[in-house]
Amino acid sequence: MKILNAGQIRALDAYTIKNEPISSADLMERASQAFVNWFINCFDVSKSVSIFCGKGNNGGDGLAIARLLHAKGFQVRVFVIEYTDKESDDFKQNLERLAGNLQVQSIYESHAMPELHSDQIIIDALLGSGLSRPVAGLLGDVIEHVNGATGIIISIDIASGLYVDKPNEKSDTIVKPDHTVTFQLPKLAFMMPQNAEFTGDWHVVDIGLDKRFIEETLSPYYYTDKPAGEALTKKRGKFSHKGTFGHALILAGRYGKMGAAVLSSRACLRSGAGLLTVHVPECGYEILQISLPEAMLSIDPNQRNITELPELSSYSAIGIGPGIGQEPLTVRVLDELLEQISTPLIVDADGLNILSKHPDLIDKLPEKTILSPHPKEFQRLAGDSANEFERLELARNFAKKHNVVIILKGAYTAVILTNGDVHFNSTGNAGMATGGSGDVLTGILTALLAQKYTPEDAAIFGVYQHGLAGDRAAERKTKTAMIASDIIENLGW
Ligand SMILES: NC(=O)C1=CN([C@@H]2O[C@H](COP(=O)(O)OP(=O)(O)OC[C@H]3O[C@@H](n4cnc5c(N)ncnc54)[C@H](O)[C@@H]3O)[C@@H](O)[C@H]2O)[C@@H](O)CC1
Ligand SMILES: [K+]
Repeated sequence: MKILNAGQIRALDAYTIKNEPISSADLMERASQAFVNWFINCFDVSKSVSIFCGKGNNGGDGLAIARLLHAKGFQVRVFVIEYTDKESDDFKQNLERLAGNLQVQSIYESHAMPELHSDQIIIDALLGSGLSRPVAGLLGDVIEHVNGATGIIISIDIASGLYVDKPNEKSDTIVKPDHTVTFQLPKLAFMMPQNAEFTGDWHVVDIGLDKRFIEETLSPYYYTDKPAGEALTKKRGKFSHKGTFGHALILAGRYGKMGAAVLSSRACLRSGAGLLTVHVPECGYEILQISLPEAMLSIDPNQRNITELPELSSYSAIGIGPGIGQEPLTVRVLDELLEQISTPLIVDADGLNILSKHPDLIDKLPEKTILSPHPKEFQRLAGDSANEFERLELARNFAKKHNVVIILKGAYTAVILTNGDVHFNSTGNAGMATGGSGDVLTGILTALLAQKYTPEDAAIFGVYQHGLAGDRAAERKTKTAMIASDIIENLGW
């Protein structure tokens, strides 16, 4: 799925109206109907509904939704906020259509707010994608009032006060919904962890905007939903043998951190690599042989740390980083690896910390190396940023400049390709914020590279499958109880 900016969404609306063709009032009706379909799927008519409307098209949606829900038998109260005399045409039209059906209450002043009970559902139709400045005055007071309510809050299209495609100030007044029901496409703002409380659970409803226009509109932002994720799966042919799926090499672990080697290696085997060799310090010999009999070992002469690079010629992809530490001899191994490597590479964890401390090594990274930092590792690697929008830009520039694929880990993990395109992931959950979860991803990615997925596809697909396995693990164990091994046990496609 593509993600468009506010201007592109406006153009998409206009294009659909002109070329379908459909009147803007009918498009609003279709959008409102799509919202109502979602709504009646979730709530029954025993619920009463309070709808707060602004005077633009988002408010128009609110009025149309009020009429449609009333017709379905819901008890509906409608409030129009009188913060301006300017009304959009479709707002006016829907206000007229409401007359006779439902009484509209106007709110003129901050001290005259309606009481909101906890069993009432509040629908936020104050401002949508047309937001152009911070909310203030009466509208701001209404938002504060709504946020103070204990009932369920649902925002139409986007929480009022939240920008579609740029950062808000910390002091901005924004609705904090439990749900956002958004039209046609997810919005960039939803991908930013800083906006979590301003999106709630968000749901995309199809309102029939022009698909070809969406396809042809250039945007660097994509959302890896189920169809996009599944489309990347490579089928295993009937006549394939273990050589077909490559020979992966993972360099991981040191004394006290051998678990990282076990986790990444097991995940690699569970992700379809034909063969796996793990290079570990001597102290890892028994641990690996016993816990992972399917893996072959390359034993470093050093007892505690990785200090020597194994011979590389037989491997089809290499993963380095989990638990390796940053000892000078280990740094030298990474340096030598970068000198010699001619296969796809993924660098994670301590591998990334080494790169941060030795920036000269960044220039040696082979093109399309995958780097998979969590926010702190990325900050060490690329520097500070004022907010998550800025961090994303920093990552896009870094990926383009160094010709690498970056996996910025977090909620909606962003996979950033060498051309600066960003693919936000749809799977995963907060239960995955647990030690070893990143090591698992390294193993998955190494396996995919060994199976000749391109680095771009490996990153997008690997992150997607990692999250999916995490979702299955959470379902079986709960988010609280799940650990990284559960992610591995739930891999499979
Ligand atoms: N255009 C279309 O065809 C469709 C639009 N739809 C709805 O229309 C919304 C966008 O509508 P609009 O473009 O009318 O914009 P909004 O309804 O978001 O905003 C209305 C007006 O408020 C003003 N405004 C902006 N920021 C403000 C602030 N902080 N305080 C006070 N006033 C402010 C702007 O001048 C804007 O025109 C979407 O989010 C969606 O809900 C849907 O009905 C689907 C179809
Ligand atoms: K809204």
